[in-house]
Amino acid sequence: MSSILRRCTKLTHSGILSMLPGSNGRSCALQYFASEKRYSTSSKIKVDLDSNTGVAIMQFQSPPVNSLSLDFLTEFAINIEKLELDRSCRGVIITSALPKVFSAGLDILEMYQKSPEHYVEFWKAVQEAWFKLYGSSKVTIAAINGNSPAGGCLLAMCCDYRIMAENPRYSIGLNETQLGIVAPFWFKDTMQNVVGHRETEKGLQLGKLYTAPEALKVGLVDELVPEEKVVSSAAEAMSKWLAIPDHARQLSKSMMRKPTIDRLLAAREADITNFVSFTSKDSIQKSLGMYMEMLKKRRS
Ligand SMILES: CC/C=C\C/C=C\C/C=C\CCC/C=C/C(=O)SCCNC(=O)CCNC(=O)[C@H](O)C(C)(C)COP(=O)(O)OP(=O)(O)OC[C@H]1O[C@@H](n2cnc3c(N)ncnc32)[C@H](O)[C@@H]1OP(=O)(O)O
Repeated sequence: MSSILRRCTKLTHSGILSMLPGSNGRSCALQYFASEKRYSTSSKIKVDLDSNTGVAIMQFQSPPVNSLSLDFLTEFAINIEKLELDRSCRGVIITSALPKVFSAGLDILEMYQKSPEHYVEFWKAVQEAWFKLYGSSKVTIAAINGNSPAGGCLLAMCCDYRIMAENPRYSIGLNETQLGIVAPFWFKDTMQNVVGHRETEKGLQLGKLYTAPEALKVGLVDELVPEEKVVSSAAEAMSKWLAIPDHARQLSKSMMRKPTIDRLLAAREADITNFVSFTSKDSIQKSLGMYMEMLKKRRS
């Protein structure tokens, strides 16, 4: 299944600014969309498109923590591409179907004790997911209903607008340095485009996970709302964004994002080579191993 999906992604690179026109709270929020039709039934991600509003809800449903594995990222890129090509879709809300977590970020097991060939394939999938989401011409809103470290934060930052549950126990940020690894330049660029240079420098060096209130203060998220209202608030925000004529908004989005996208396009291969050589280092493997152990101990 996943190899078929992967083959499909290789065929589709057109989404880049192509200018084509658990809890009770969660189920309650989803009832908001009365005329939803199941759009995709892939295993890790559920997508429902409301034919009346043109708004799709993409729900991550990959237990235990929606980590971004190779298969998850492949499904994600395909789903975003499908929506990109669908003229009846105007906006996408991204959220989690799991309690307490939006996404735990890149699946560390994909970067641990695997072959260089695997690292190449995995990193291509990470890049592809970013190109598709950051370059999407649709209005994209992240409804962040749980923790969102590292790659989870990246996905949220790729969206046009972020609404987070006001639970102070939830956090979001690029915490890579805490794992002994380094966020690549395009993760950094994406954050810088959201919160500016100084906050990004502090956030990256410290590997800071911002609590929800801290994230609001620095502009990493745009709104905090009660947890059970995250998706309905995202829908309300979406209607404001969709009130703007698509072509004007899309051109504005492209104007803002194209230089960042072009930067990775120009360095795509070098970025893969860097990732593989960095990840293959004994010292990095040791750090990742220790981090996984720490996660397990924290649990027991
Ligand atoms: C000079 C430099 C040049 C070049 C650089 C070039 C390249 C750069 C190189 C690398 C860049 C990589 C960029 C990396 C990005 C990332 O996203 S790394 C991932 C970071 N993620 C995290 O740190 C999150 C870790 N997880 C948590 O904090 C918590 O799990 C949670 C808060 C998300 C949820 O907490 P709980 O609900 O309490 O769940 P548990 O902690 O009990 O976890 C359940 C289960 O899941 C496993 N798990 C958690 N996160 C991950 C993950 N990211 N990947 C894989 N597995 C994960 C966890 O171990 C538990 O497993 P079990 O114990 O059940 O086996």
